[in-house]
Amino acid sequence: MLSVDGLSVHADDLRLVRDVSFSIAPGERVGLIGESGSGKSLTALSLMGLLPEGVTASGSATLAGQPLVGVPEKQLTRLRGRTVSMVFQEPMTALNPLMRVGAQVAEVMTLHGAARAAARARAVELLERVRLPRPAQLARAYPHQLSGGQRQRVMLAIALANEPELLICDEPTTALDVTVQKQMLELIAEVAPALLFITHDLAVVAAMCERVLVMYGGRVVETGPMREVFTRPRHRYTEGLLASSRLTPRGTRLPTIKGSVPPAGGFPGGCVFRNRCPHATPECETEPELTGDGHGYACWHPGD
Ligand SMILES: Nc1ncnc2c1ncn2[C@@H]1O[C@H](COP(=O)(O)OP(=O)(O)OP(=O)(O)O)[C@@H](O)[C@H]1O
Repeated sequence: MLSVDGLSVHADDLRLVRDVSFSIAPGERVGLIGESGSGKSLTALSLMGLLPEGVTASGSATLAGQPLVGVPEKQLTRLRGRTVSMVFQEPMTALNPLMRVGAQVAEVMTLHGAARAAARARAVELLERVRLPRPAQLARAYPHQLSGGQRQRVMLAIALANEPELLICDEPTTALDVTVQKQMLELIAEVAPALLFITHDLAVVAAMCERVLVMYGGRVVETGPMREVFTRPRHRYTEGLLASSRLTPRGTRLPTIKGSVPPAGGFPGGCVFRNRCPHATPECETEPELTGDGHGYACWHPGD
């Protein structure tokens, strides 16, 4: 339903993103990984029509049959926040500090034609949907009165307000501490209608996504199902990424969690990776689990 074909992004005669093609089906969660400067954000911003001044996109991208690239600003304003929405890394800069958060959630609905009273009521429902406590009271708070994690949930409520077809998240949890990060990721995985998830963190993408695109120097150098790319990387750059992360390819000894042995019957609370460990085999004895610092990845195979 999102179909990107030959997308390039230029600044003057510099090609910053080169000939990127991929698609995302309804309900699918796709990760976009790669080192800093590889073109992940520009790819996402071009789908939102939010490229910086002087930077332009060419090629084609359609979402639910509607073109996203090369369309006039007026048409994009109608699509943005409605057909496609984005959650950015730093919610404090995206929220208006002088406006109550409930009103900010309601505003994105009135901008797309909803009546004021209905939008206000729905804003409270949305704050509840992103699991904010006492949503009716919280709707009356200003951004600075909330924690970083709560502000990011408000951003997610805003992104979901007009029931978009696709949610794009660009490092949405980098600024949050580890426990809050995990809850936020679980929430995003649950509520996203279809997801393009940008991150540096391979453990996060392993936890969240079914498929992954690897960018390097403005190009997509590798793409495939999560498990395939992480266990049998074809591109040397992906191999390097895996080697420098704490994700270990199958067959090597997995890290043990200090002071923690897998209890009989698996981990309390279930598998944080929703049983999609890229290393998992039918012989796997336990479900994968985040390592103590929240960034690693560990499961136990026979003989470990
Ligand atoms: N406004 C701009 N004008 C010129 N070049 C730009 C502009 N914005 C980004 N670039 C360049 O385009 C390249 C891709 O940037 P982009 O922000 O997409 O990378 P990224 O993979 O998202 O990196 P990060 O993970 O650090 O956010 C970089 O080399 C960057 O310096």
